[in-house]
Amino acid sequence: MKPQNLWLALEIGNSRLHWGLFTGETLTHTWDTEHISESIIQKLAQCQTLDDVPPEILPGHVRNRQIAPEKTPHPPIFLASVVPDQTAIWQNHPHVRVITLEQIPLLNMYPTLGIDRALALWGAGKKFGFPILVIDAGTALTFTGADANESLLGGAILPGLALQFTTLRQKTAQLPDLEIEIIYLPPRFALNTPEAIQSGIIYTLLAGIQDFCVSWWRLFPDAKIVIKGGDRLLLLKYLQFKFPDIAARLIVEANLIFWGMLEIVRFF
Ligand SMILES: Nc1ncnc2c1ncn2[C@@H]1O[C@H](COP(=O)(O)OP(=O)(O)OP(=O)(O)O)[C@@H](O)[C@H]1O
Ligand SMILES: CC(C)(CO)[C@@H](O)C(=O)NCCC(=O)O
Ligand SMILES: [K+]
Repeated sequence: MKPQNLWLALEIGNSRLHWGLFTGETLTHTWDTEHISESIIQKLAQCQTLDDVPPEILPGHVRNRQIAPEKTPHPPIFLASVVPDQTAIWQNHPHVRVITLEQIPLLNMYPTLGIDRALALWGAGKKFGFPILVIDAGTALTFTGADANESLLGGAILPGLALQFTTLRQKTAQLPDLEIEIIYLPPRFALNTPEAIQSGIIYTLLAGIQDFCVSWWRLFPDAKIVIKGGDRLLLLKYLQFKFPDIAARLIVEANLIFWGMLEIVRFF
């Protein structure tokens, strides 16, 4: 990858798409979009230059920053996806190169490990040093750790913050839909339904995160923990109230997967 070359990083998550535009090794823009329809992806396949890319993919607020001279050839798109249906629509696209687990030098991976977890872990380790634990506060909340030998130690998967609220509402008759963007901690022992739900989900999630962090530091006392994902800032705020010592030690970094991709793309 030459320093001046433009390339797009695309991570397909379960809720939405995460995009990064790189110039060589510099990440210059990031944005999120909804999942893209097949017809828009077909339109993209016809594009010769960056200017032709449909606005559903390259929104106005990114384009307006004059990311490249006019008529810049369409950059390659490096794709990592945890949604097989979406991978299927993208993978025959002329500009797309799909990143797979085999390309990530992390040791001890198991075949069904999510590519997002592997890339985020690899990116975090390369940026902040091994051993490293990544907490991904996304649709699913995951913990993924690697030891000093750059070998996967393992991790855990549970429903993410929004998903816990949604499943509770969908699978019960009486529980309401809630706004979760509350920035204060709810009362622990609540006397109304919304706060009882908030208390249950938030306090058990925080206790769980605390327990994983403490267990990690018992294994590797000086090792780093990085948090990413759409709920990272909300969870960090709750942790600052409830477990300030843990919050103070967490590194917050939204772009771990892009850093992981860069480590792979560097050799193209
Ligand atoms: N604009 C938004 N759209 C969707 N989710 C959002 C948004 N802003 C914050 N979130 C929060 O982000 C979480 C989803 O995180 P994120 O976008 O990192 O997941 P994802 O990458 O799509 O999914 P996965 O975890 O499968 O990779 C949800 O729990 C939601 O509360
Ligand atoms: C856990 C998710 C959904 C998190 O995005 C993804 O990494 C995935 O689908 N993983 C496959 C299972 C695993 O990682 O063990
Ligand atoms: K994710």
